[in-house]
Amino acid sequence: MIDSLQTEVERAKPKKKNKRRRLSGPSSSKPPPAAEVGASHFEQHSLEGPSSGDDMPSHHPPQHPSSPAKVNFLVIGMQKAGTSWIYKMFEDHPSIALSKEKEVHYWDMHFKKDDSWYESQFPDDTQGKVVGEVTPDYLSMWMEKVGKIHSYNPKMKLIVIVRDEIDRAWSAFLMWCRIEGKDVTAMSEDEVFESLTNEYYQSRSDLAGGLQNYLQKFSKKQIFVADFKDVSRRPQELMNEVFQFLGVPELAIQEEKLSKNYQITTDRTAVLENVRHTAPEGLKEKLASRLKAFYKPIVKANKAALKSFREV
Ligand SMILES: Nc1ncnc2c1ncn2[C@@H]1O[C@H](COP(=O)(O)OS(=O)(=O)O)[C@@H](OP(=O)(O)O)[C@H]1O
Repeated sequence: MIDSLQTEVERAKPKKKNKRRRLSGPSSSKPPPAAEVGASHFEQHSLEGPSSGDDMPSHHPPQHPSSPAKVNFLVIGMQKAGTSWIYKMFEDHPSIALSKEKEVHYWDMHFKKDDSWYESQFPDDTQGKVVGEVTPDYLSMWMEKVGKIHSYNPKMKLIVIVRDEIDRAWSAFLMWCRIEGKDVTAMSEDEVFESLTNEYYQSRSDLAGGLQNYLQKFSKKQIFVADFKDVSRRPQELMNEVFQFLGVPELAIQEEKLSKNYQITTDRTAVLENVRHTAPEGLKEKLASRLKAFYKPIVKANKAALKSFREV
């Protein structure tokens, strides 16, 4: 994630004009440090594209004898919502073939490569297995790219883990601080606030916009929405539901593995391991009400989107 995040910063600048769904709340005019990351690879959700009304996908693992690595499920988000954890939960399942690396970033970054490159990112023998990958930035992509996923596989199954918008943003911000070796305790409250509210952090918390885009191309039955709280509250049950959604048998996962905290660690983060992991509670507390007020429209929109998603 960390290396790919940096690559993405350089590569994923929006190139096309597109109709955009504006996010609520002011965006920072002069980006703070984290905005250097965010603003450059921010993709907003557009409203383009007709609805396709796909049928519910089969509950049997799709067979693709001519293209054995055809990808048939994606974990699309949210960023910092336990996506590394779910990747680990999939890895021992005999009916699931996962990408060799957690985040392939084909649809948002490597889209100029071709499907055979994409499919080469998976193990050779995927016969009879469901094939998937986990790239949390897919939730925040341009509509055009969501459409490309649909063109590739209209029966794609999509999983999104939903996390509290502000906790998620904090988690991402602290990751950025670790990567850059920034000491959050040395930043002013305003600086932290500006960072946590820039377009990048807003976009990754914009579940409503992401769902809206995907629902233009995929049916509700193709999308599984999980609650981040269940990662720690009821992990085995959550995974059973996910396995059922994917049409593979349930798998009892070792307790130790289920409860382990997974976060992508790269050499770079190891070098930076002395950097504080968490912001001081005092600073968090002081910022909490400002952040709550700022994120209120996004939280409200997400809540409404989830309610609507869950309605039959
Ligand atoms: N087992 C378990 N239980 C509870 N929480 C867990 C677990 N595993 C990972 N995590 C938390 O998930 C956060 C990282 O999410 P991601 O893996 O999606 O991050 S990333 O987008 O790939 O960078 C990160 O959240 P923060 O600690 O708030 O940063 C992890 O602590």
